[in-house]
Amino acid sequence: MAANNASENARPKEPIVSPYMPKYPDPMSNISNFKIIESTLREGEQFANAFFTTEKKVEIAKALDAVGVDYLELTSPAASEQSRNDCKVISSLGLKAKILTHTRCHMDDAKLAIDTGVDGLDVVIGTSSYLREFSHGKDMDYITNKAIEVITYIKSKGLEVRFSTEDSFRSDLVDLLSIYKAVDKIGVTRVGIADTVGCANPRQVYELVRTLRSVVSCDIECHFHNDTGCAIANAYAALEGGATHIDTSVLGIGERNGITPLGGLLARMYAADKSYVMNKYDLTKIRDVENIVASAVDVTVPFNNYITGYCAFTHKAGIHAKAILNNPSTYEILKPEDFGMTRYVSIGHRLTGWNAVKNRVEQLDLDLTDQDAKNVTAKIKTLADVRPLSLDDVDTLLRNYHHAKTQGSHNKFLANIETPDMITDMA
Ligand SMILES: CC(=O)SCCNC(=O)CCNC(=O)[C@H](O)C(C)(C)COP(=O)(O)OP(=O)(O)OC[C@H]1O[C@@H](n2cnc3c(N)ncnc32)[C@H](O)[C@@H]1OP(=O)(O)O
Ligand SMILES: O=C(O)CCC(=O)C(=O)O
Ligand SMILES: [Zn+2]
Repeated sequence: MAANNASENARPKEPIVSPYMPKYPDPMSNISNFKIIESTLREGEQFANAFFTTEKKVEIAKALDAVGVDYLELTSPAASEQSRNDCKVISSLGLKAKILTHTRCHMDDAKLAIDTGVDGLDVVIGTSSYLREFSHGKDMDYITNKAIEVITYIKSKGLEVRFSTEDSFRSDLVDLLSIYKAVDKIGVTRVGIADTVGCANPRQVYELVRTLRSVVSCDIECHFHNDTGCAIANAYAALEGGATHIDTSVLGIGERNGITPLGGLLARMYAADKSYVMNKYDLTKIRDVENIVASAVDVTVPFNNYITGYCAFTHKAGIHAKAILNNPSTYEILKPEDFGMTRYVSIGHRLTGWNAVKNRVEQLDLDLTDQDAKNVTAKIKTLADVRPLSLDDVDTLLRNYHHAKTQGSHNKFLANIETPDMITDMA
């Protein structure tokens, strides 16, 4: 469909402060000061289709580093010999991002992980009654003592350590706060909240994070599954509540339907604090890493993906097209050029309007009046009731109309075109 770039001159100057920032700054909120723990190489490896060779992991790690994510989280070295070796290989790449691996709350796993050369360990154990009964079978006293033992050991080796409760939102609040308080007291680097089954909503997330914020002094990481469609909104609510780190994966891949997608989170945070996001992350590199991961796991980037979906910057309806051409901010919250993307205004369909067609006339440098643009628009609508027209169809129609006008036969020319195929034949 029609490629179209609105004139930069038509765009009013950006306000210095984003109008989408909260009116009254909240000192507890971290929407302007957050870090990303990118877990494509851990949670993402739990996606049904994922099988990453060492070379592919290195390629993905480098592409994520180019985006500027703060941490890369890798599969536990306890999982397999290759997983252990991959931790060593990626830790020695010299990336800007810190390298973490994800382990059970277990001394053997911790020892194995420390020996790989990673910068830190993300330790996790289930605290909900479901997981205490049906996964590991341990009670809260055992979990607390084990957490203290494992964290103390990791710290003694000089590594970062995060302690997370799996299935936090189905865990008892008193249990949660007690264990977080205990690990904070012994100097854990971060505590983590995990919505393992994707059951939480933004309000619940905000409340839990806010409560936790008043109980611990360490950083707070959050991990959200997307089973019920809240993974990005929950991440945002967590940051508003005072979380400091958000887990993501490329295209959101992970167990079941996955977690907060990297691109979607960056889109959300751009809308909240553009200068923080643009100064910290290279948004033009999102597409590269998505393409690498999509091909590695044998999926296509969804048509409606945040930022990079094929229609993410395509404008179609006539009312939208007119306004977009005057000022892109009318119908765009994300500027495509900030993400290395291009805007499109689609014109060969029955929802088009004469302003969009006139814009194409100008791009083709044809000497036609507004009335001419209206005449051709009416014809496009009639023909597009049969089938959508390609941009080539529209251009052919406009060029031949222009030529006919120089002969004084433009009205007859339009009247003679009865089907879309007649344009194709004419071309
Ligand atoms: C919600 C999440 O995504 S958490 C991260 C999930 N990641 C993974 O599972 C990594 C890939 N996993 C693996 O390779 C394997 O499951 C391993 C190597 C971790 C363990 O393999 P196995 O020893 O064969 O055990 P299996 O997977 O059948 O069961 C898990 C074991 O870990 C124990 N366990 C489960 N969660 C935890 C935990 N967070 N901390 C400590 N132990 C745990 C279970 O009790 C069970 O122990 P058991 O052998 O005494 O029954
Ligand atoms: O370690 C964590 O915080 C999260 C683990 C996980 O993947 C989950 O609970 O869904
Ligand atoms: Zn998860």
